[in-house]
Amino acid sequence: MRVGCPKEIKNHEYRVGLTPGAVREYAAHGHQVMVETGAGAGIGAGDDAYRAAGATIAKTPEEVFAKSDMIVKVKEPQPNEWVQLRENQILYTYLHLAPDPDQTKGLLASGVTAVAYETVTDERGGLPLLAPMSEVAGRLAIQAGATSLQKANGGRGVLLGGVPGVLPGKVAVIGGGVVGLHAAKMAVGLGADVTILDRSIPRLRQLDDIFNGRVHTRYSTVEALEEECFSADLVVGAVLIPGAAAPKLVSREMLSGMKKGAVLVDVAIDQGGCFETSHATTHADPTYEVEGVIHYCVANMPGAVPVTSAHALNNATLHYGLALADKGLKALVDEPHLRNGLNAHKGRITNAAVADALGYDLAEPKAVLAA
Ligand SMILES: NC(=O)C1=CN([C@@H]2O[C@H](COP(=O)(O)OP(=O)(O)OC[C@H]3O[C@@H](n4cnc5c(N)ncnc54)[C@H](O)[C@@H]3O)[C@@H](O)[C@H]2O)C=CC1
Ligand SMILES: CC(=O)C(=O)O
Ligand SMILES: [Mg+2]
Repeated sequence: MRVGCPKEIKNHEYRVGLTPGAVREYAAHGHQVMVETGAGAGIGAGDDAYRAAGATIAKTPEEVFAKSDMIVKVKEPQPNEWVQLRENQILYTYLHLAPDPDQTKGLLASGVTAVAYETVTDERGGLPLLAPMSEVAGRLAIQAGATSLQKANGGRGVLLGGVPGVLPGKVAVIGGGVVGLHAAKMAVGLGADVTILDRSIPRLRQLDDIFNGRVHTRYSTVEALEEECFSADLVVGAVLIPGAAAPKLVSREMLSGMKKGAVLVDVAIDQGGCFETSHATTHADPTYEVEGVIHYCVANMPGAVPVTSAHALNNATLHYGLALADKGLKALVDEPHLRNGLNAHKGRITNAAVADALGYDLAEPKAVLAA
């Protein structure tokens, strides 16, 4: 198969869909790989490294989109990328369609077969192609929150770890999945006072075991959310209902009960955000203030640490990427967990949560693949 990897064009996105190491694997499977010039610059991989791995280098993104049967990316396609996609072409990348009606229309109009990393599943109920970036974003959430808490950055001027004789800062993590776990690890590492809220009691039990008393766990109700947000210096939003738009758990009204200069980091912003007052920001201008509360809502947080993130992402995407390249649509027929990643095919929405969020009729993946 002809596999193409364009350079990412989202604001301050330095990751790349294929590392040179991944290109070697595709080449070893007999595939022709085309990489846009400069695509790996953000991770220190020049065109020569890609050539040595077996890729050809394209001068323009147009060449990559036109000459590839499968496009491997990181972030959702931008408007000038939608129009270059076509029927009988596979797109393999993050999509986050539920909060993004415009992109959804663009993908449906193209007819492309769109496989979203974030809805591919595994046998343990996890999201294996989302998990590595959730690990990165969870860890970064505390770095971003700690920086935003500094007075010169608009925060209330609290050091999360405190110092001997002064209490540490309070961190509330809403959603104790992968992002939540990794945010809590970093916050604990800094010496903060950490509470994790979740709706899953089995998950709260696991977290209690993992942290052995070093974090508080709390069942997530409106009352619990209010109490934790009102006393927090830093709140991390880390909930997910796979494929769906994030539930709005912190209302605008609740902000008035929070400390002035407290910080909200809404990691769930790629699914629309779990704070009512969140809107997506970029690494170029990551924060804004509402009711005296600093909001950090960057939708591609791992793009800030591309050397770590691109390799972690490629580790996770390689297996199914090779399956798609080797078998084409048959990979989706054969592998139910990969098929759960199919969000759109030939102009139809094939993911139930996306169809529900955006008001489309659901086309059953098995049926559309058989057609
Ligand atoms: N902004 C960024 O750059 C990035 C964002 N993300 C996003 O972070 C979000 C979280 O991802 P993961 O941790 O991997 O998901 P996950 O599925 O591992 O964890 C989500 C957790 O939220 C909990 N939850 C669901 N509804 C809840 C509610 N009403 N109250 C409390 N808890 C609730 C679930 O029980 C689960 O434990 C996703 O939207 C993901 O796309 C992930 C990576 C990068
Ligand atoms: C998961 C996601 O949206 C990201 O890594 O940017
Ligand atoms: Mg994102």
